[in-house]
Amino acid sequence: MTVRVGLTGGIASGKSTVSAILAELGAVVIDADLIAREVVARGTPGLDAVVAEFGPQVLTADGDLDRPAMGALVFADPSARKRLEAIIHPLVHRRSAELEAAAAPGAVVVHDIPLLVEVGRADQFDAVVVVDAPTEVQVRRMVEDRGWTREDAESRIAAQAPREDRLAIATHVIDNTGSLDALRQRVAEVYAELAGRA
Ligand SMILES: CC(C)(COP(=O)(O)OP(=O)(O)OC[C@H]1O[C@@H](n2cnc3c(N)ncnc32)[C@H](O)[C@@H]1O)[C@@H](O)C(=O)NCCC(=O)NCCS
Ligand SMILES: Nc1ncnc2c1ncn2[C@@H]1O[C@H](COP(=O)(O)OP(=O)(O)OP(=O)(O)O)[C@@H](O)[C@H]1O
Repeated sequence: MTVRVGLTGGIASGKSTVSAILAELGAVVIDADLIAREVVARGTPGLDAVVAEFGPQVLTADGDLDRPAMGALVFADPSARKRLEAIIHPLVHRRSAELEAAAAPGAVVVHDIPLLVEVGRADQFDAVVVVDAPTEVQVRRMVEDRGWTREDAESRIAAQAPREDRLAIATHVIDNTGSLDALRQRVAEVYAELAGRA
C-alpha cells in the first residue's frame, strides 16, 4: 500500500531540510514549491496567465517571472496574493497528482506543501507531518541565513496560517529547534513509523 503523507511547516521552519532527509531515507518527495516554479517557467501557459492577470511588469528583461517583484507585490497585498494563488494552485495540484500516480506501489509518498493548512487538504493524507519552530526562530533564519529584512520575513509569516493551526492538523510533529543531528534522528523515527505502514 502507498502511504500518502502531507508535510508542512511555516516558512524557514526547516521543511526543505526535512524533505531532503526523507528522500535520503527512501521516500518519494513531491515538492509543491518546486512545481509552483515549474508551472510558471518561461514559455508555459501558467506564466501567460500570470502576465494576463498582472501585466508584463512582473517579467524580467529575459522574460522570466520576476520572483522578487512578484513576492514584494503579493506579500504586501492579500488580494493580489489570492489572484496569483488562483492561477498557480490548480496547476500545482494537477502536476502533483500526475507525479504521485507515477510512484511505485508501496512507496511512502511525501507531499511537501507549505500551505497545507491554508488550502484545506490535510484530510486527504494518511499522515500529516508538521515541522515546527517558534516564529522568532523562523524570523532569525530568514534574516541571518537569507539576508532578508525583518519586515520581509514578518510579511511572509503573516501570509501563512498561525503556528497553532498547523499543529492542530499534525499527526506527527517534528520540533526543529535543536541541532541538525537531532532533527535527522527525529525524522528517521517518523519515517520508520510511516514506512512500517506501507
Ligand atoms: C510570490 C512568489 C513568486 C515569490 O517567489 P519566491 O521565489 O520569493 O519564493 P518561493 O516560491 O521560493 O517560496 C518560498 C516560501 O514562501 C512561502 N510562500 C510562497 N507562496 C506563498 C503564499 N501564497 N502564501 C504564503 N506563503 C507563501 C512558502 O513558505 C514558501 O516555501 C512565489 O512564492 C509564488 O509564486 N507564490 C504563489 C504560489 C504559492 O502559493 N506557492 C506556495 C506553494 S504551492
Ligand atoms: N536544526 C537546524 N539548525 C540550524 N539551522 C537549521 C536547522 N534546520 C534548518 N536550518 C537552516 O534554516 C534554513 C531554513 O531551512 P529550510 O530551507 O529547510 O526551511 P523551509 O521551511 O523549507 O523554508 P521555505 O519555507 O523557505 O522553503 C536553512 O538555511 C537551513 O539550513
